[in-house]
Amino acid sequence: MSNPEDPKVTTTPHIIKEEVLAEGKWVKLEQTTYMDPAGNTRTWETAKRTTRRTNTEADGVGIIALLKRTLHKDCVVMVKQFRPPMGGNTLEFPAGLIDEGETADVAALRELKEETGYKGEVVGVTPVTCLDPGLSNCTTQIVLVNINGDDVENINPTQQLGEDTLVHTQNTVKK
Ligand SMILES: Nc1nc(=O)[nH]c2c1ncn2[C@H]1C[C@H](O)[C@@H](COP(=O)(O)OP(=O)(O)O)O1
Repeated sequence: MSNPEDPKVTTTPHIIKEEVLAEGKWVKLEQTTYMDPAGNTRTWETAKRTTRRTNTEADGVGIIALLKRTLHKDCVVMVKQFRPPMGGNTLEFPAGLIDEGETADVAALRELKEETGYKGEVVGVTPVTCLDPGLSNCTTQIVLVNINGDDVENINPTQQLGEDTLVHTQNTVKK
């Protein structure tokens, strides 16, 4: 019989094996077998993107872009788009997947230009963060960007989207 005063046995939790249950072009479902801190072998259902690039820990970037114009309040640039998993429109920070060979900075400026037409300047990048670690290993880096709205390139910004995407840009006044 165990004595309540005995020290609890703890194990360093670790992954034992990962088995693919289903795989599509963009996402796969795995069964993860792992050892929990009490030394029990357990399983977990894990979603992963299939698109993660080599030499990067982050799948994508989220962009907090501040539009700065003379005689205007600063605005945060948001995008509204139909998101199939939500079955409706969402208002989001501009975002996207990191392409092969890209840093988070480069991906952020490319995605901002594609989705909003604005040319920005990176002023900060966060460490890699996980979004929904109970479901997925999906990770992102938040990139802080300033947009000089007085720059001639940013007066009439034009999106550069693929034909399957429609994104509306919305500028929200920063209080
Ligand atoms: N989970 C996904 N299912 C898809 O059917 N297609 C997907 C998924 N995730 C990304 N994509 C496609 C859609 C775009 O054509 C490309 C690139 O997306 P990106 O613009 O980089 O990222 P989002 O802004 O999150 O769409 O990938």
